[in-house]
Amino acid sequence: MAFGGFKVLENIDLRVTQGEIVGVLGPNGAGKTTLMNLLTGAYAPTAGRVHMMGQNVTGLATAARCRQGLGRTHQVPRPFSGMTVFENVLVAVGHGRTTPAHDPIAVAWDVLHDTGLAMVANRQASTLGLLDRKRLELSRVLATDPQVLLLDEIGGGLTEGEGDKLVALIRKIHARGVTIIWIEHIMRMLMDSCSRLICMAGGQIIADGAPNEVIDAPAVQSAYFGAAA
Ligand SMILES: Nc1ncnc2c1ncn2[C@@H]1O[C@H](COP(=O)(O)OP(=O)(O)OP(=O)(O)O)[C@@H](O)[C@H]1O
Repeated sequence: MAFGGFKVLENIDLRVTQGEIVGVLGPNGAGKTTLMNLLTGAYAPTAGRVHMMGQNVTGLATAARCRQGLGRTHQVPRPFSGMTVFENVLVAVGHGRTTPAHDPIAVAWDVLHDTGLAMVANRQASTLGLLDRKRLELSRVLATDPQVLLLDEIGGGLTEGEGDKLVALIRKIHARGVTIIWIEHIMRMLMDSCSRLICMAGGQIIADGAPNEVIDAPAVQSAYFGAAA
């Protein structure tokens, strides 16, 4: 992937198996968000292909990938701030599902009970605290019934206790069989949740494997923690 003549990602060969929860870490500018944008279709790759559930989706726009079961949360939650929490989720139920919901209102309530937001369903989204804004971001994605979920630094800015609650929710979603690719700077969250870690640096994947092995790899220590390799 290049922007003008500037190569941002090179030789990325990443296969994620259905049901995995894969953490992606790496220093600022490593190319993590660019990778996510390629997976969602926000960017078209300069070269290479993206496959999802056996299908080549490289030419598909973001909305079409969403309807095929790909969900994504953003680093900065983007609710419709003038709408209530419930309305935000209801809008998502109506867009982006592979199969339209028979009863969108019931689906929206199910999602809100699931994510712990039912009690604040009638609050305007702009009045929510940070943890609830992140829960709402997750709720809006869950409303589209994703099979693959991409999380872009969803853990930032939370207290440790809030972070634990968010991790518990993400683990619950994963336990239902949703495949998750999770970019995160907060290592503890990834170590608590992921079966596999990938470390990126300089636009490449420099380590991929069991979390403890990846963290201990000399190349990761050097690129991410600044240790001498
Ligand atoms: N639209 C763009 N045009 C030009 N350069 C870009 C664009 N998007 C990203 N880049 C560059 O690509 C590189 C990788 O950026 P990216 O945002 O993917 O890194 P990251 O690993 O997600 O970093 P961070 O952890 O800070 O979010 C950076 O050098 C960035 O400046």
